[in-house]
Amino acid sequence: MYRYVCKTMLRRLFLSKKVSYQARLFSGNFRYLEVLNNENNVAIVTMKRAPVNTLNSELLSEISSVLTNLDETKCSGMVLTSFSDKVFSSGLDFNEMYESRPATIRTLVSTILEVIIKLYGSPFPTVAVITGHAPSGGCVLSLCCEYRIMVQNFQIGLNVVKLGYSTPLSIVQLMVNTIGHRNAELALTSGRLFTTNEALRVGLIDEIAKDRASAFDKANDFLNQFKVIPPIARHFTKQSMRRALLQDVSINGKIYVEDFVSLISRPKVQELIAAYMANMKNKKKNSN
Ligand SMILES: CC/C=C\C/C=C\CCC/C=C/CC(=O)SCCNC(=O)CCNC(=O)[C@H](O)C(C)(C)COP(=O)(O)OP(=O)(O)OC[C@H]1O[C@@H](n2cnc3c(N)ncnc32)[C@H](O)[C@@H]1OP(=O)(O)O
Repeated sequence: MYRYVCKTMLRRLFLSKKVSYQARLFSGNFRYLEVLNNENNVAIVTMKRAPVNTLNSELLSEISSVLTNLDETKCSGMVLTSFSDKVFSSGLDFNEMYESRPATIRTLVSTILEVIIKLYGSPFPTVAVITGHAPSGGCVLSLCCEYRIMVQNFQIGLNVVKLGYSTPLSIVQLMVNTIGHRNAELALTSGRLFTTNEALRVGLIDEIAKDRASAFDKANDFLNQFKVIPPIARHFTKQSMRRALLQDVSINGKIYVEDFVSLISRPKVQELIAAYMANMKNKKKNSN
């Protein structure tokens, strides 16, 4: 009898360890992401690719896997944020675009497209808590969320024309849907980065927060309003609002990817990327 009790206790201990280990596995399985569930079944997805959350293929494919997982596990909402109090994300990784084989650029671009489709079309409500600068690809990630809360004194926008390539059509559409045709045209053709205050004025973000903690309070307020809304009704309404863009990328995605790959591979664009990277390094050297 004594042996049986001991055995059962040991088995229970083992099982409980296994369960908590599995719970930790989901949050610890990623190299560049931390995923935590709060008490309301909201997933807090934190990008943690130091120093500036540059979006390489690996970080993007981790975000893509998490989105699939959150869909399957029926989470109640998601907050996308950054570990850094200075940068949300510095956009696509130049190191995978500069002097890279077309296959490398293709993987990068098709992975961000996969993320755009999953994030923009997600059934659960999504909020971007933007704790720092969000240029280019960083801005795109936040635009795919339903609500954007940004901390004071940073910059956000799509500056891709400055790198010598045009903004892909569906990304233009994301901007138009958010800030309207006129503002989007002015911003995209000049590669304008908006300060937090300007971004609020133009509707690129929804709220300003004084710091990370207050941004999270605001994100909770946004998500809490959906507790009384039947999820299926919410999801279908969101789908109706977003269908046109989602249909377009699902039909034409491959063409957009190939167009983008050949744009980036052009010698002139490669030159501009090299100059841009050198400029970043010089700025850093001069500020040290
Ligand atoms: C349907 C459509 C189909 C396909 C297309 C889909 C989507 C397209 C999406 C839209 C297009 C996106 C293109 C891009 O995103 S290109 C990237 C553009 N990014 C930028 O212009 C921002 C560049 N970075 C900065 O301005 C600053 O780094 C930043 C203000 C973010 C932070 O400044 P801070 O002073 O804090 O840090 P830095 O010293 O500048 O940076 C630290 C180190 O990180 C390196 N770095 C920064 N950004 C990048 C990057 N994007 N790629 C690679 N490396 C980067 C920087 O050089 C520093 O390196 P070290 O000197 O430390 O070695």
